[in-house]
Amino acid sequence: MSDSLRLVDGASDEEERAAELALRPKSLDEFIGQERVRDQLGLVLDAAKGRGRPADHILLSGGPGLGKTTLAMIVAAEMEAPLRISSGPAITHAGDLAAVLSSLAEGEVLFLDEVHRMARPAEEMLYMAMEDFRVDVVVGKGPGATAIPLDLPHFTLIGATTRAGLLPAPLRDRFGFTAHMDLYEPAELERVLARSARLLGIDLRKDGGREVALRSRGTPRIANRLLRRVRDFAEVRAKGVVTGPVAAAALEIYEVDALGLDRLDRAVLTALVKLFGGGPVGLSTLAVAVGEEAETVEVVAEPFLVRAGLLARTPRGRIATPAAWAHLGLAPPGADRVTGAMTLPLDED
Ligand SMILES: Nc1ncnc2c1ncn2[C@@H]1O[C@H](COP(=O)(O)OP(=O)(O)OP(=O)(O)O)[C@@H](O)[C@H]1O
Repeated sequence: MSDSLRLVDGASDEEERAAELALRPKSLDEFIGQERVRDQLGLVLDAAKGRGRPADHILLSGGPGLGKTTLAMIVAAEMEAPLRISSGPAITHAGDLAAVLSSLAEGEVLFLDEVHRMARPAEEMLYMAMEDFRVDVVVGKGPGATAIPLDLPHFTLIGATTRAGLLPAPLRDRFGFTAHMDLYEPAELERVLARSARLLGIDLRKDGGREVALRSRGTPRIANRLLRRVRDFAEVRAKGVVTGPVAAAALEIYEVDALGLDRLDRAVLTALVKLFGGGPVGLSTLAVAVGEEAETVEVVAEPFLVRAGLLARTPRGRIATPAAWAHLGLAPPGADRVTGAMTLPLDED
């Protein structure tokens, strides 16, 4: 994948994780935006603290880079509990999960990223663990296999998923609190950026922050990443001062356009418009046309394209909106149809 593609992808790599550590808000008060989630979560935590019990299990759904890991860390910090981080794909056997669960301390917070991608037997073990704080560890195979019950400490599971709908209902139902994290508004991202600039010692002016925020696809991780690239540019070409024009010039170099669309987004829109006449077209066909996995198109590109009003999901497939045609500098077919509708009766006359 090219650098420009990675630049606006919500996912992160090891190096970025290290850079992000310094920027992570440490408390709910420091966490910017997502007001509803913050209020609800604050209540859940206060109630648990009042009862002197671990908090209920929490499900966080939302795209990559919206702050799910950050919230899990905040929950652990607010509950003054240790935090264990693992992920669904890392748990390939029920035994992996049993090992994690049995080594938890009382009250510990277990964060399972991509909880929808856990192996099936582990998922079933998790049902019982969440509900009864107990698991049956099966020893041996075949008719001689025995289930040994194992009591677990009371823990708080925080599951993260890109879409709550991907979770089987029995698992979803066992979370006491589900929070959906939306894409951030530009004004919220401006606040995220102002905070990051302060922590990193970057001279980010108001119009510079606005420019970066508008191109960050509603995602704090992308905002922080673009800020670092803009800082490089500003240091080399603008005496370190990030104004609106400086940010715009820097992001132009990285092929992030004025709406924050990157090459993948534009590839999706261009294919939709030029190859499929604006749709409707199925997700997998569209993904093949741009040479990407269907999941990448669905999770990385689509949410923002939908939010930006450029793409719509319909029961018959994806369609490009008139705004998408306009963004690509093309006339939507609707324009022709209107002319056709107006000229047809005249022809008949
Ligand atoms: N509400 C917020 N306020 C300030 N900064 C935030 C906020 N949410 C996220 N961030 C920043 O964005 C970065 C990415 O957030 P985080 O790692 O929590 O996302 P995530 O949803 O867990 O992503 P993934 O699912 O890909 O791991 C963090 O380092 C943090 O600095």
